Amino acid sequence: MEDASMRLTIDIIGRVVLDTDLHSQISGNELVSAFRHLMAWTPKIGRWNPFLNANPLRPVMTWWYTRKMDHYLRNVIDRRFASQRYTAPDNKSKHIVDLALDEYCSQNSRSAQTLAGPDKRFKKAVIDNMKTFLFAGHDTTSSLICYVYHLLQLHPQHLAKVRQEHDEIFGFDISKAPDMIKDNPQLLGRLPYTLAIIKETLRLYPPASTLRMGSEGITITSNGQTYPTKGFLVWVNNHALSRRADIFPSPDSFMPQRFLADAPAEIPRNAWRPFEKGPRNCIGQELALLELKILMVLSLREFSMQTVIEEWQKSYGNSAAVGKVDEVYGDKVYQILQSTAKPRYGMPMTVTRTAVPI
Ligand code: HEM
Repeated sequence: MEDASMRLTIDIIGRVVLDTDLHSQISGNELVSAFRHLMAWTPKIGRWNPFLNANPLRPVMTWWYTRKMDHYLRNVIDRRFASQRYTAPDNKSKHIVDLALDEYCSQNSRSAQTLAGPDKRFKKAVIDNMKTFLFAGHDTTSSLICYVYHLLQLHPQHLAKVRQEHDEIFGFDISKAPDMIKDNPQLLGRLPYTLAIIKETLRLYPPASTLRMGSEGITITSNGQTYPTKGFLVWVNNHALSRRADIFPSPDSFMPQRFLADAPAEIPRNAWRPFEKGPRNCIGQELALLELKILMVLSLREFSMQTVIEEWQKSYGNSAAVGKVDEVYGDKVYQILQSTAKPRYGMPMTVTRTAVPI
């Protein structure tokens, strides 16, 4: 499931950032391929033995794939600049590349027509930011998709409730939902149970966390001992925070109802922070929630997902290990660190069509 969901989220972020169809769900793409190679060559975080990451080819391969990505993105920027689409006042584009070019023109207080093209320094800054968006905008969301499907197949009572919510808002004819969303996107704001499921999934399986610079008056107290933070980077361990029983009662249980308006216990302000807080919090959080809501509305009533660890092991010829998979919090497909927190084994799932659009 992880591969499929990653291809989907890459295509979405390609459209949002570059206004380009990257087609990674149906075929290959130069940018996506270079990006995936680059990821594969990134040293694995958390290895106790640094020699395991020592590969003399790594710097060369990293340089090569970075160069390929930069080349692709530079061409996109040049093409956008030449097309001057972003300057049309009545057709203000919201694609991130266009917003950057817009800003460039306004800062240079000249129209795009009079500029020969963005200078090298500016292009490098845009390319670096495009890469941040492309990475941050697909990797985390794809992991969230996997865990939403995984948790719902483990908890059929919640799956039934969310399907019922979709029937109520979009009617029983599932083929109508895409047009209804296009015509009236506000309908997505009327899905409290769907949102509660997304939030509870993010609580149990937060794909990312963050670091903050410590400072003078900020201390951390643990087991009666107080520690200064000045001069340190502080890691906000989202994973541990989300499973604290004093904040989230029955912390290891999947209980979407805790995020509903009539929830029995109030969640302390700022305790739920998968997108982090403050001025540098996740800029794409609204997009991520929208993606998930749309995907759930369009898929949950038509398909059934099933997580299949043992079948997956057998099909990969690892039958000796069948049934011997270790667990974390009672889950075999727990999160592992691969740049962000990803589902173990890539979340092997079968997908069955359970309803045919009328
Ligand atoms: C489930 C989905 C997502 C999760 C859990 C997530 C989580 C996070 C977290 C924890 C941070 C660090 C924020 C901080 O340090 O305060 C972050 C940063 C960021 N995210 Fe997301 N994110 C998600 C989806 C997205 C999407 C769809 C986009 C694309 C538009 C995106 C773009 C970014 C960017 C550009 C940053 C860096 C912001 C900065 O440094 O100012 N994220 N995200």
